[in-house]
Amino acid sequence: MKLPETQVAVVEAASATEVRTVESLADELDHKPASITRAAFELEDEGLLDVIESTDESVSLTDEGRTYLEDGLPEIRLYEAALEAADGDPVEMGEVIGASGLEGGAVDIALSNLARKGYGEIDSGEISPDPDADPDADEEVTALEAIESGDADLVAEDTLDQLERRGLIERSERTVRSVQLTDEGVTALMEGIEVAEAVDRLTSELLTSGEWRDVEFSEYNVAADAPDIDGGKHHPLRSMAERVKDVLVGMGFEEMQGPHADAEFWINDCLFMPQDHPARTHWDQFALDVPPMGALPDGVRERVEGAHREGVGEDGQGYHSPWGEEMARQIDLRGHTTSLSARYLSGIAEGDLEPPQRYFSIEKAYRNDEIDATHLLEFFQIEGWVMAEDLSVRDLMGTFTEFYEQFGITDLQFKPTYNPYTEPSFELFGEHPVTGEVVEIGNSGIFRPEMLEPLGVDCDVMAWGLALERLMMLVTGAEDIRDVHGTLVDLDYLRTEEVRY
Ligand SMILES: N[C@@H](Cc1ccccc1)C(=O)O
Repeated sequence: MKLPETQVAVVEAASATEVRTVESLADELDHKPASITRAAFELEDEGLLDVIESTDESVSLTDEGRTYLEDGLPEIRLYEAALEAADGDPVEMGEVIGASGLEGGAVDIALSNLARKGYGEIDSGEISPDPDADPDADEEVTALEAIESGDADLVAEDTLDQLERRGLIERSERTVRSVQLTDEGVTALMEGIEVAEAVDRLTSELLTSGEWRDVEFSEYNVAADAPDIDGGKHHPLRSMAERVKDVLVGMGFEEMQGPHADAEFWINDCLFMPQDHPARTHWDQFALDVPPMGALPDGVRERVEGAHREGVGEDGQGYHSPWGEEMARQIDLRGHTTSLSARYLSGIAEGDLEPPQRYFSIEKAYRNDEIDATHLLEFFQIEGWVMAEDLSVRDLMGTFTEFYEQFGITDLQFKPTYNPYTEPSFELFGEHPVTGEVVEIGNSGIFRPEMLEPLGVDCDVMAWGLALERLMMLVTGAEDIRDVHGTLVDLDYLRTEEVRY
């Protein structure tokens, strides 16, 4: 039998009684693992050997894990500081924390693990370290040491799980391929195998000399491993937005568009937000250092001012507080996309609208929030409203139920809230599939006459602003908004996420 050179080498090095990994063969034969893998698959096609695949787990320390290995686990540092200060009595927590040198998030980590591991008890602001505890025998420290020196297989599975939950180690899996000769392979070997010159490239020389007729060409192996190519790809959050768009269009909604930086008039004043409302300070919204908006639209401007001063209707109540056009013309980054709803309802976007109408947008809103696991400075809001003659809270809830059902969210909760521009108003909540926590996912209500009348609308309008990232977190189980939006999103996730929303 004639086979290409690498295949001959592999058959000769393989064994019928011993399973050999591709890597060990590559080492021994001084070939690249990829070419041994290719030869192995070709030989498997010929029936001369079996390729056996298994997965192998590799474990490594994260940066945090390595820091703790060097400086000590926070709970042990806290325990030792407590023990030194304690003298048999409980010690004041703040004092021990100070003495331990722990800071920031490490303090919470230390406190919860100290109690979990039985290094002591924490009660009414005091720590009582257990004098008999033995941090030298700490399983997690021993495990971190073992992993660092390449002996992860000595570590118990539940300790690995625990370290992974704490973010101190990373586990990854890879495919290990091994080969074993089949009976046919053994027979072929006994009958004799010779090297056939296999050619993997057709050259002009082979063609002109006519030699191509006699040589053996190596075959294509479409199953061979190839380098990953990271092509351009939609961001998963963008795909989520597209999916939401499809759902809303399917529900009969049309899309609104409008400026990210807009006059406060459209962002706040049209929404019956008093000019001295706390959300209108620069603590909450981003003002831009640009010239103010030119003239505000006649009619709407006067009616909005009237609503603020005296309210609307016979016995209307305004705010009886000053209303100034200067503030209304100031340009801000919109803190919500309800500015678009105000523009569309006023008629300046699409002309006067007759009921029934349904509009939505999925656009960015900007807020001067404190960044944490559920807040960013910018996020995508799913804005929407329905205009019709007679609307009730049932219509609002029914719309949400129908919308969220499309994403598998069927346990919505509603909580009454207050917005200056809606009455009644409801916050929406959904349960996080991983943490089980109830997360706020939106805010909604039925627009008040104080908002609608100045805009020239004389029927009911129900409306909402939902957070796209929060929906994404409920759908994907992501626990931190920074894992789905912004510069901290894991690049591997962006490259490999198969969007399935
Ligand atoms: N503007 C509200 C959402 C909302 C829109 C429309 C009606 C009611 C509430 C927010 O940003 O939270």
